[in-house]
Amino acid sequence: MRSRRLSVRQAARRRALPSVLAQAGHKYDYDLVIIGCGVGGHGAALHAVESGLRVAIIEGHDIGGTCVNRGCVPSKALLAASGRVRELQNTMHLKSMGIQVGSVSFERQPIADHATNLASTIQNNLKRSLEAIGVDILIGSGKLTGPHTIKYNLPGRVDVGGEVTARDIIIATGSVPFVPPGIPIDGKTVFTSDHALKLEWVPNWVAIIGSGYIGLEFSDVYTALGSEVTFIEAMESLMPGFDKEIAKLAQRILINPRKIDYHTGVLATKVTPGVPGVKPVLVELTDFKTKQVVDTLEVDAVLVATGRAPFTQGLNLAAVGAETDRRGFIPVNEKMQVLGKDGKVVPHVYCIGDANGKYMLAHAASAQGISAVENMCGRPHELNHLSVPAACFTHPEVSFVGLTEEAAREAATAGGFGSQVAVVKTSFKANSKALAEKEGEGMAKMIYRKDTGEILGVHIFGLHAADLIHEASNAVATRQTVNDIKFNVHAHPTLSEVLDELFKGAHVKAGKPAKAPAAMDTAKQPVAA
Ligand SMILES: Cc1cc2nc3c(=O)[nH]c(=O)nc-3n(C[C@H](O)[C@H](O)[C@H](O)COP(=O)(O)OP(=O)(O)OC[C@H]3O[C@@H](n4cnc5c(N)ncnc54)[C@H](O)[C@@H]3O)c2cc1C
Ligand SMILES: NC(=O)c1ccc[n+]([C@@H]2O[C@H](COP(=O)([O-])OP(=O)(O)OC[C@H]3O[C@@H](n4cnc5c(N)ncnc54)[C@H](O)[C@@H]3O)[C@@H](O)[C@H]2O)c1
Repeated sequence: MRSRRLSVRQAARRRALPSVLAQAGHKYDYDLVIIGCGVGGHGAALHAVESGLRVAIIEGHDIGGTCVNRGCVPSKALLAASGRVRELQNTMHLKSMGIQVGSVSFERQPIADHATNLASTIQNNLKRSLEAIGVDILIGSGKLTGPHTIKYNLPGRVDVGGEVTARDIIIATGSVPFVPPGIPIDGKTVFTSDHALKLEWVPNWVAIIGSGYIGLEFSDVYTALGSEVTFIEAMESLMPGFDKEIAKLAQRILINPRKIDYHTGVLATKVTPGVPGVKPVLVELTDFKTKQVVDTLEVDAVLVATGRAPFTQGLNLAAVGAETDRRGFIPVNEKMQVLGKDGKVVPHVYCIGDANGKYMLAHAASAQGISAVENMCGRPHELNHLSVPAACFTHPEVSFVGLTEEAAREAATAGGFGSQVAVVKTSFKANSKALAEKEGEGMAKMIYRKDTGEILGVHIFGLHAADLIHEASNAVATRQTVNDIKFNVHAHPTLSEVLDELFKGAHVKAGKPAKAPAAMDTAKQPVAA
């Protein structure tokens, strides 16, 4: 288990609690025990209490997990502060609106403190929100000992821990950074996001291995604070996980004008750590296809951002007849029920969030937790993962829901409706609000079916893209077609009109009028003042 930061006093006090509950006539100490108190476990716990369940949550490291302590929250604090620096240093942009500023400077440590303080505030809020609704927080590392029993303890502490029984169990143990072989992490010159978020220094030249979410967001932070960045990406182009057209545009705005260069189609096969300010870090690059060493870079630091690995060791899944897959993920079905070695559902055991590898995002973890609770309460539920939005919080932002154009065309061809796929696009350049902000660089695109109006994917690159995507993701989640949403009215002037234009620009063959919800037909209409 990783190092621990939790106070153990409260856990010691609670050791007697489960047996008291069992004595009160319940078959199990709890209706639900959740292993792991990240955002997934937290979301599941809130919904379980709401559904009338008696809940305990076991946490072995720090409440809030990755998102709150080493992920979404501190990274967005760094992006907010460094983004402000970038904005104030962009004198041309400010001048075009008649603004002049003097020299802009920043202090590294207060920016780092902003991230740490925010994480600790959110961690406290999260803990209090559980305590307030009567969720028992049990401190220790959880391990299955039977179909309904979980042992928890802190290594080396005999006074902390115990065994609890539960009707249902949710495993929500999350993930840790994945580091490819040949890359030793020293935490100073060669590090992962866990270290980078502490912003202990701002290297002059940093190589970032991987141009996914973490790589992109940190390139935004580092270049705003004055670093030069070199991307090392295994795939043929940068941002391989994104829609190709959006990635191309993002590269034009987020990469090319900044102090960033890149090597694509290469793996960082060997990294030799350095000494800050004394000895550079050496990075050996190997061609992805030929496997020949092609170059060696000398940089001040290396950030390894090559994905995340599930944290599922030590859970003793064998106690319930299950095992992880080859990569360490716990196999689940669409109801988040764990599948045993025989491929059959393990009764009463669920796995949510990064540990099942379905979609490694905070809100996906929490939505899966809610879905698991629905299922254990006898209300069958399956989360449509294609309706889960994703966003990368660069300046400007990238967001999407559903399939990329490439994946949609492939799926359509396989499904026999290839000729029905259509694409519509709008630009931020035509949007009054974006132009008022002098932020016209950006586009939205929608991939849809001409015959049915089904939305297959929506992608946005531009100002506040992460907030704008929800109109599309909610439409996908509620199975609304293009024709259902194209008559909706958007306030003017707002960025949301970029999507309004997008929906209105789509042409669906079997056009049908917008539906008015029955309850609204008779409701009193507001009268303009
Ligand atoms: C730098 C970075 C930035 C990110 N930014 C975003 C973002 O902006 N938006 C977004 O949606 N996602 C973001 N993510 C991804 C997001 O953090 C994860 O998808 C999310 O945290 C997964 O939640 P989880 O509950 O599954 O797991 P985790 O948050 O990892 O929580 C799991 C918890 O379980 C505990 N645990 C593990 N094993 C045991 C055990 N045996 N017993 C008891 N406890 C145990 C761990 O200590 C941990 O607290 C980011 C990730 C990183 C690294
Ligand atoms: N804004 C957000 O929602 C957000 C932010 C950060 C992280 N996250 C989550 O955290 C997870 C991890 O993020 P990430 O950026 O590390 O992973 P990622 O999967 O997004 O990107 C990893 C990139 O590294 C490349 N790569 C892998 N191995 C390589 C190697 N040996 N050499 C060169 N390139 C290599 C891959 O081709 C890929 O482009 C993601 O799954 C993401 O969902 C989300």
